[in-house]
Amino acid sequence: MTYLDYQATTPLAPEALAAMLPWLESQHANPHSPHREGRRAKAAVEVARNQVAALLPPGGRIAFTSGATEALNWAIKGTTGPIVTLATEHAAVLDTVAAEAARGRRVTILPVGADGLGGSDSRGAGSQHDSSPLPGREGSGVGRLPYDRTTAAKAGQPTPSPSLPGRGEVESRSTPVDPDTSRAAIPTGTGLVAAMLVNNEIGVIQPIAALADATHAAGALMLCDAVQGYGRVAIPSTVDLIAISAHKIHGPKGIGALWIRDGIDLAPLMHGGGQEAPGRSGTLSPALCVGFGVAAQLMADRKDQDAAHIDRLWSLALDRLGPGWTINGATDFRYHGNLNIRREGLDVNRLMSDLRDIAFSAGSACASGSGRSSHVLRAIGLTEKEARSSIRLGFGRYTTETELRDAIDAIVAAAEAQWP
Ligand SMILES: Cc1ncc(COP(=O)(O)O)c(C=O)c1O
Repeated sequence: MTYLDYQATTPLAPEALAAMLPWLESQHANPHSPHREGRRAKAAVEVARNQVAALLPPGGRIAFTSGATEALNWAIKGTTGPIVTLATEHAAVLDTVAAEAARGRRVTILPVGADGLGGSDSRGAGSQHDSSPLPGREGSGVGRLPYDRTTAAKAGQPTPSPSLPGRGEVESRSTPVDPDTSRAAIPTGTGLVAAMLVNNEIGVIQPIAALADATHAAGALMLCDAVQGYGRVAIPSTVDLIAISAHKIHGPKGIGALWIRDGIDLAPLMHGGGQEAPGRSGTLSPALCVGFGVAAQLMADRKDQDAAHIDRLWSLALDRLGPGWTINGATDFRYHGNLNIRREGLDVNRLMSDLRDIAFSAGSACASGSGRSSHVLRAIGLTEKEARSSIRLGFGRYTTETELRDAIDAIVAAAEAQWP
């Protein structure tokens, strides 16, 4: 089996597993108990907290949660005032803001460009916004997100790599947007702006630093869903709330965290013993915390090595695809471990059943199986047919060049057999 679904989840790092085992086998104290064994467990949790926090900006604290879904729910429901977010966010954001809208909170969903970035020229933006089905949604949603390459680079955002010369056909571009447009997109009085750092479906890197500036100019808080970017792409230090998840960085499933800038008070989501003070209740699992901590430490230790490997895999994949494939979303502002591509007339269901030994995705892990085409692909302006002829290949640290090459060759051969 070749695993090419790294955006859905990543393989557990052996080092994380080894660190977790004692906490599952023999060390069973509650980390919130005051006796010696409890304090020992608590100390392990605190080591993990520091390891996880080391990849986040200074000036805040992290609370462990059951995953990023809980962290995002907490950040959204724990704040007040109108919400602005993007059409390409994860369901954990879009469904949560929909629930808030149903309770009377004002919510605006902004469109993105054809490249998936805020502030881009787009063939899809307007129509997506108009057809956005969010119940109870208010607001005009005018304008697009602020995007300016110079600002992004100055603020420490990743430097864009030039479009790679692979044989995949590239169809994307982005244009800067002036500050007036940004202000129109995020009006004064907004309470919260939520945007993803690296998109889980198409891998594009949003201009979070510029967006945070516009957010603060409007007097709002900036929530960044950094699940796919944490440990890989710099998180601008100006954001106020950050949601992350262990299983996307080779840690265990079932744990994530919310980073909260000092001085921000969030209403609790979970009421109870208040173990993660202030605001989050529930007994922590030392095993999960320790696994998360070691996985975060590895992300830091192996950052350059992993990035170089992933760049090699990306180039190799593009090189072997051959003609007829189009990359969905921007190629320059993009995390290279995510290759979302389409081919005219491709029957993805047939492709998947022809290639059962390759694990890849037809959309997001959450959307696949629902029968609906991806809301992200639709938001960047793809037709229903184009969205349905798209696949997502996700690779990373444990993917070998040989297995990726063989998998791409098999995908190309199976696709060409459908539509030579
Ligand atoms: C961008 C993004 N946000 C949020 C989530 C939810 O994370 P979790 O599985 O930890 O709840 C995911 C997972 O698919 C994701 O990719």
